[in-house]
Amino acid sequence: MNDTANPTVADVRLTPILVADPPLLNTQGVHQPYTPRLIVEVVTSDGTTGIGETYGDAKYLELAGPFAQRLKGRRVSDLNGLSTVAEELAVDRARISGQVDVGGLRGVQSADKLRLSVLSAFEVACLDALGKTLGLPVHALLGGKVRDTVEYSAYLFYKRADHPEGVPCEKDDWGAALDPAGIVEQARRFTQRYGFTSFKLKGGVFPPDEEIAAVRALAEAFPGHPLRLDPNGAWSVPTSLRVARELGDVLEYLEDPALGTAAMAEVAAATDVPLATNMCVTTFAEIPEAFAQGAVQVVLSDHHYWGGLRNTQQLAAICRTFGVGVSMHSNTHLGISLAAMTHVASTVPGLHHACDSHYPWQSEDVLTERLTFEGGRTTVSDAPGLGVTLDPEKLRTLHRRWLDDDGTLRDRDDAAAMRVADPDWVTPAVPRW
Ligand SMILES: O=C([O-])C(=O)C[C@H](O)[C@@H](O)C(=O)[O-]
Ligand SMILES: [Mg+2]
Repeated sequence: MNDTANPTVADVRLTPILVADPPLLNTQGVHQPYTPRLIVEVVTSDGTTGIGETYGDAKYLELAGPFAQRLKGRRVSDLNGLSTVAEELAVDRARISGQVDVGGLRGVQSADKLRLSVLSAFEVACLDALGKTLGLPVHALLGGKVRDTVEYSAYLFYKRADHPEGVPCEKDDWGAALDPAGIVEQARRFTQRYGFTSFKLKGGVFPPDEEIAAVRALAEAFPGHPLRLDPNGAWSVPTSLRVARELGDVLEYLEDPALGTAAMAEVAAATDVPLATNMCVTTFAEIPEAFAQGAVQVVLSDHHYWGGLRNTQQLAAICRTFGVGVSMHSNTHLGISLAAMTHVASTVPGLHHACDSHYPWQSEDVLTERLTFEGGRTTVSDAPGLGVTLDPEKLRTLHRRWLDDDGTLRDRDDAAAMRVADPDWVTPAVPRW
């Protein structure tokens, strides 16, 4: 095949950035005013640039540099070869021994998960470049879309009005949400602005009775709409079962009520409420035990830590085989990742649940045009590649913020962010309730 149809990687640009994030609460603490992301640009021998995005904390940047070096000269189409590149990367043991990711929000940290999270940005960038070269959208490279739009849910958070006084930040216009009325108001804004019809509440912040009351209030305000509650493993098995009993009539699923496969299996055995996870099944190796024990009924894939869009399709096929549902998890992310999620989601048959996305919380982006939600849905682009365009000026501005940071914000740490306003805060032991 000639070089024009099958170009090689001529150059790779890695740009760490800091992106504004509102004071969203979770069981670990609160979001920092700025969160790190990494933008990857793969430039091909035919002069095309493909873009990808992933986590930007130091442990990812450490691997992204050597990954980029090894990519040069390889065929952009050699997506299977990316795993070989990743396997060659040495992971500092200190990054993984006894570690959990973001205080546990994304499950156990492993060398493989770190490598895959880095790989995913390169895979997306290569797919974007290849699609542009061939004049095909990414979904076509993945075998073709089975739907024209992808549904997302409103991702509701308990939230403070502002970051602590005196801390540099970008103001947001969402206001505070610290009780059931505040959560319902936030949900109304989500529907007005984006048309979402299903709602997920990030729990594990307040004692379970307060969160049960918030979900009840949502059920009253939005009768019949799918509702989910996700305390990130903060509850004991008995507490999880009590919440399941009290909210069973209105929940679409309960997400990671208790920590780990064994506890989830105990909960699942004693309730009819389906359990979803992005914490106890986060790698292929965790699937056999969790599925054998019936611990989860829905796996929330995240193409970043599952290792890209094609691995997400493989995960979906495994879930389908075992009669387990699949949908998508999200962290703070920008439009490149939303575009990537939308392309892969469009190719997955039987996507029964609306996907999560933090995107509405991000007032900043590195794209020339923001992606939009209409009726809670994003349209799958048929333009070549991902169908989005990087804005170099916006990228430079967010990179400048990263350069100017003294290192405090370059690693996401929700507990440290909480201590700014509450110096006595320590990451709560689990189960918290
Ligand atoms: O369990 C989840 O859905 C997440 O961990 C998503 C995010 O990490 C969320 O909890 C956050 O950013 O606070
Ligand atoms: Mg979750």
